[in-house]
Amino acid sequence: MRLSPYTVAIGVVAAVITFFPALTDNLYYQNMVILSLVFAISAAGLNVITGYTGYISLGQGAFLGIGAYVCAILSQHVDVSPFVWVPLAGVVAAAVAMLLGLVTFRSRGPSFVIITIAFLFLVQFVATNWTSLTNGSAGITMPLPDWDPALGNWPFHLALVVLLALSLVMSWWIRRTKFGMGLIAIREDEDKAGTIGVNAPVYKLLAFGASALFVGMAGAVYGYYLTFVDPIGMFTILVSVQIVLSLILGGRGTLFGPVLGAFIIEPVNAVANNEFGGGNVRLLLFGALLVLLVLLLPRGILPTVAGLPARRRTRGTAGLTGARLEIAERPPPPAAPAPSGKVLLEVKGLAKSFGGLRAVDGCSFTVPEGSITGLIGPNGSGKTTVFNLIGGSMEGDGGEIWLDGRRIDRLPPWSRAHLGLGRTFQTTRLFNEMTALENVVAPLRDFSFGQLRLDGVSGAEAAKAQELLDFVGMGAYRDHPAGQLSYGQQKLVELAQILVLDPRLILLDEPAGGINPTLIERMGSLIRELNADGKTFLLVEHNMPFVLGLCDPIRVLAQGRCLAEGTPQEIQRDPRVVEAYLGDDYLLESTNGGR
Ligand SMILES: Nc1ncnc2c1ncn2[C@@H]1O[C@H](COP(=O)(O)OP(=O)(O)OP(=O)(O)O)[C@@H](O)[C@H]1O
Repeated sequence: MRLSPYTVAIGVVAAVITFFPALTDNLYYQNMVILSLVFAISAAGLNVITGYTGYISLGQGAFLGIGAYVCAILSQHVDVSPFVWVPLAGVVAAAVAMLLGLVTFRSRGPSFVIITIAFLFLVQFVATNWTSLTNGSAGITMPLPDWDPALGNWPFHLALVVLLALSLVMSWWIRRTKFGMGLIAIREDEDKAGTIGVNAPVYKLLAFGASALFVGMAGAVYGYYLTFVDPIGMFTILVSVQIVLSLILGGRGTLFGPVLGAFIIEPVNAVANNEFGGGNVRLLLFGALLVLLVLLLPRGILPTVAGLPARRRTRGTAGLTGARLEIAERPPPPAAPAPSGKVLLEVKGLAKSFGGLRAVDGCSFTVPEGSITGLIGPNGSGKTTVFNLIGGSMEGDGGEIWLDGRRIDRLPPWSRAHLGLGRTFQTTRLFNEMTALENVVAPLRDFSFGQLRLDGVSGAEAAKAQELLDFVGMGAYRDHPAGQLSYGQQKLVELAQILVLDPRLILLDEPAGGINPTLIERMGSLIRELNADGKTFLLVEHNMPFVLGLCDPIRVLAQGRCLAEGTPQEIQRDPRVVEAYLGDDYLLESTNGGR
C-alpha cells in the first residue's frame, strides 16, 4: 500500500505531538504544546457549529471553563482522581451548549454572535456570584497530581492527545454523514435547507451539543493541569477569541484546519505573553491578526492551499458556463392521466403585509390533483409571496393552506416538505459548495437518529440521485460544485433536488426565467413527463407562450388577490386579465394568430 505524502506528513506531525514530552524536558515548550492541544480541541469543537453549520460563536471558551469547574467542584467533594470527572464535564458542557442552542433558536448572524458573548459573561457572572458552589472570585484550588513526579506532564499531555483524536474522529464522522450534510445545508442557506426537509432546530441543537462535548472534557483536564480555576481566568473572552482565530486561520469546515490554527496561534500568544508583557498586548495582537486574516486569508490556510492547484488548472478557461447539456432524445411523455377531480392544494383568504404594503390580500385558489396549474400576474402582484407562504419560508398574517385535506399553514417548512411539497426558487438556491450530486442527496426525510450514522452520499439514495440527475440531463456534472454551473444547469439540478423526496405537489417559481430557448423546451418536456408520472405542479411564470402551452388551469393574481381563473383560452379572453396583465397588444396578437 502506498501512502500519499499528505498522509505521511499527518502521521509524522501526529507522532511528534503525541510524544512531544519525550522530545524535550523544557517545561515551557511542554506547556505550550499542552495549551495548543487545549485550543485545538476547542477549535475542532467550534468547527462543528461554525465551520459546518455557519454559526460563529464567541462563547466557546465558556465550555472549557464549565468543564474545568465541573471537575474542580467535584474534586472538592469526592476523593478520587479528578480524571474520573472528565467524561461528566463533557456531558455537562454539551447539555449547557444545547440549552444555549435552544435559547438562540431564532437568532442568526451578528445577533447570534452577540448572544454567545452575553452567554460567556453570564456564565462568568454565575461562577463569580454562586459562591457556595464555586467559591466566587477566590476560585477553587484542586488537588495536586498524586502520580510519580517522574511522569511529569505525561498524563495531562496524553489525555489531551486522546481527546483531540476523539474530537477529530467525531468531526470527520459528522462531515461524512447525512447529519453533516444537513449542517452544511444550514450553513449555505438555512431557509432553503428547511424547504428540502432539513429540520434545522434539531440539527443545530445536536451540533451545539457535539461542539461542546470534548471541549468540556478538555476543560476538565486543563483545570486539573492548572490545579486552579477562577472566573476571570476561565471565562475571559480572550480564550474564545483565540479559539475563533485558530479556526479561521487553519480553515473553517476542514478537518485539520482547527489543529493547524491552534498550533500556530498558541505559540504566537505565548511569545506575546512572555516577550511583550501579555494583557493588552495580546488584545492588540489578536485584533490585528483577526483583521489581517479576514483581509488576506478569509478562507484560512488549508482551503487556500487546497484551492491553489485547482485555480491554476482553471485559470484562463471559461469554467463550466456554456458547457453542453446532455440532452438525450427522450420518447414523448405519455398522456397525463385524467385529473382525479380532487383538490390537492387549497389556499383560503391568504394575507401578508410588509409594513403598509398588502402583498397578499385575501388570496384564494385551488390546485387540482394531477394538474399543471399556472399562477400568473403582473410584477409585484404577490406570486412569490404566495409561494413563500405555501412553502412555509414566510409566516402569513391570516388565511389557511390545505394540502391534501390537511391544514399545513402552521407547520414548519421541513414538515411541509415531508408531507409532499417541493419548491424551486425564482433565483436558484443550490448549495454552492456542494457538488451537483451532493445537492440532490441533501434533502432529508423526517429527522431520525439513524441520520447521525448514515453516510451522506451512498447506497440507494446516491443511485436515485444519479438517476434524477440523468433524468434532467445533468448526470455528467454530478461531481461539479453547484456554484460553477450555469444558471440554466442550476435550475435543472434544483428540479432534480426536489424530486428526491418524491413530492406530490411541486411549486416552480419561474422555471423558464433567464434560460435559453433550448432549455425552456427541455424544462417544459420534463414538467410534462413528471406530470404524466402523477406529479401535480403549481407554476409561476411570465413567459406566456410557455404558460399557455403547458398549464391548465391558470390562476391570475393582481394586487395580492385572485383576479380570474380558468383554462388558457378563457384567461386569454378575459378582459380583466387583458387589462391587468396581458395588455391589448397581446389580445390583438393572439386573435390574429400571431403567437
Ligand atoms: N420581504 C419583503 N419585504 C418587503 N416587501 C416585499 C418583500 N417581499 C415582497 N415584497 C413586496 O411585496 C410585493 C409582492 O412581491 P412578490 O415578489 O410576491 O411579487 P411577484 O408577483 O412575485 O413579482 P415578480 O413577478 O416581479 O416576481 C412587491 O411589492 C414586493 O416589493
